Amino acid sequence: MRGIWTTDHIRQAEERLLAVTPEGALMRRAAHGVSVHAARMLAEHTGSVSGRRVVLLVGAGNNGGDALWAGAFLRKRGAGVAAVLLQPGKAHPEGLAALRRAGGRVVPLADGPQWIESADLVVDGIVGISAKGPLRPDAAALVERVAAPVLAVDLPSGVEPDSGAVDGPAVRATATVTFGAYKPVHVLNPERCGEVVFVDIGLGDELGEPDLRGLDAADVAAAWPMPGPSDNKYSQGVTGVAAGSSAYPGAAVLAAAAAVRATSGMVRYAGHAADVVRWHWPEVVATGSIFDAGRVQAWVVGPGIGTGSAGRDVLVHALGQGVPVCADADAITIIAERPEVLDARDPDTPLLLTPHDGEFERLTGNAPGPDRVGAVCEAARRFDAVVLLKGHSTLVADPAGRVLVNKARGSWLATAGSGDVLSGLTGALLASGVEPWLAAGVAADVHARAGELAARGVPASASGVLAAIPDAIRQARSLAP
Ligand SMILES: NC(=O)C1=CN([C@@H]2O[C@H](COP(=O)(O)OP(=O)(O)OC[C@H]3O[C@@H](n4cnc5c(N)ncnc54)[C@H](OP(=O)(O)O)[C@@H]3O)[C@@H](O)[C@H]2O)[C@@H](O)CC1
Ligand SMILES: [K+]
Repeated sequence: MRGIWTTDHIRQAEERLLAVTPEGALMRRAAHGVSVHAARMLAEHTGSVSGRRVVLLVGAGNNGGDALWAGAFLRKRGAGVAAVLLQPGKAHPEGLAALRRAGGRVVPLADGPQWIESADLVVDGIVGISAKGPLRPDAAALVERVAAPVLAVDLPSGVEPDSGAVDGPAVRATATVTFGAYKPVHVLNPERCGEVVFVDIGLGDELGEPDLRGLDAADVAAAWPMPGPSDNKYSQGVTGVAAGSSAYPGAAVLAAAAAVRATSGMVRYAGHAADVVRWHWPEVVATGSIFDAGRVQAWVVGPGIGTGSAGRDVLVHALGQGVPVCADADAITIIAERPEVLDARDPDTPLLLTPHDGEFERLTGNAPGPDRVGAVCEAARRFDAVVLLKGHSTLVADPAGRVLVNKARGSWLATAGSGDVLSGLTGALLASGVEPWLAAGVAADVHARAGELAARGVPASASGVLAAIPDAIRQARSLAP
């Protein structure tokens, strides 16, 4: 798993490392990494480094210092480098001296726009992990003029480092070089960061437990259930799906089919869409009511069941079976309206809630807001459940405060029925015995991969996402070392 640390923890780790590192060494290491990637970008975009024009946007702190040192290194490779200082009195003195020694120039703020307009590459050293709020007007006016590729130092300025939130003008980077660790902004706002390039500055041993985690293909491949030589249809876990209705059978078909595609364990369907499900997916054992469905190892409850008393009875029954329950869609609305339904749950029975923003607001009384990580952790504690908050980057929190962030792979999953597919995938993983936090994370990962594979650059439907599940699982397995 990939660790992600908040800026407080990064700062503490940096302080410990600084105490045992020669003065300035850390910044030069970081800046060297920036210059290497800047040279690579110049070569890619223009065919050369020497003779190309690099403009540095330099703020008041060490982030600007990194940019100035990187500019000095780029000068040595023959690039022309001009620095625009946003707060000349506060620019990093050693960095400034290094740039000047290397033959770089400092241009007045008023001339910034014309330099930016003729740049081959812009380096954003406006602000790093001490950032608060959006770009200030001077910086915003300069950033507005940028047409060249932008390399952000540590993070795109103007984007909130710990939440990825954007509340005004902010840099949109082509690539971002991060030092020593991934920070929340890199996974919560990947569109603003562009390609994220990791530069090791030796922080590793100082970092401690990560605040958030991201899954690699290897984690997904290791967690995904695969049949072994002694397995049969029951031993791999039976997934129960209570979804859809006779008027709206689509949710039932999509959720049950996703479970079928996810594992070779058995899938039972219970509900008024039994005939339609059976017709589309003959391998599903379908029955008209959850009350006469056989044993399952996990229930998926909610998509399309309605929010009336019939839906409520279905949810209460599933919660009382002593097996993990993934509650989605209408089940979340039922819980929001009548929290007492959760009394049917044995406290040891894992519960997984998978709201989108609207359902989250219904459930908790508040929209997730800009601090999505804080919001999802609070909900997980309050409901003593694993909560998967859908969004561009999907978050999964458990009551103990562990948080997984699932990297967005475009917006292909913003389509009707896509959530039903995710709940079916999640249910199948729960049924096979994967712990709920990880089950939700790996299901979201494969769901996102399937969305990307189904779309291949053009909009995809939920049925397309469903069809791409086997290839998505293959992809994760093939990328695992
Ligand atoms: N520590 C280390 O060893 C290493 C650190 N490294 C680097 O240092 C960076 C952190 O540097 P840092 O702490 O000096 O602050 P930094 O982010 O440059 O901000 C400076 C000042 O900007 C201001 N400001 C705030 N918000 C703003 C906004 N929205 N728009 C505009 N300005 C804004 C605010 O000052 P104010 O104007 O409010 O007084 C703030 O104090 C880190 O990201 C990495 O790049 C690497 O070299 C590796 C070694
Ligand atoms: K920056």
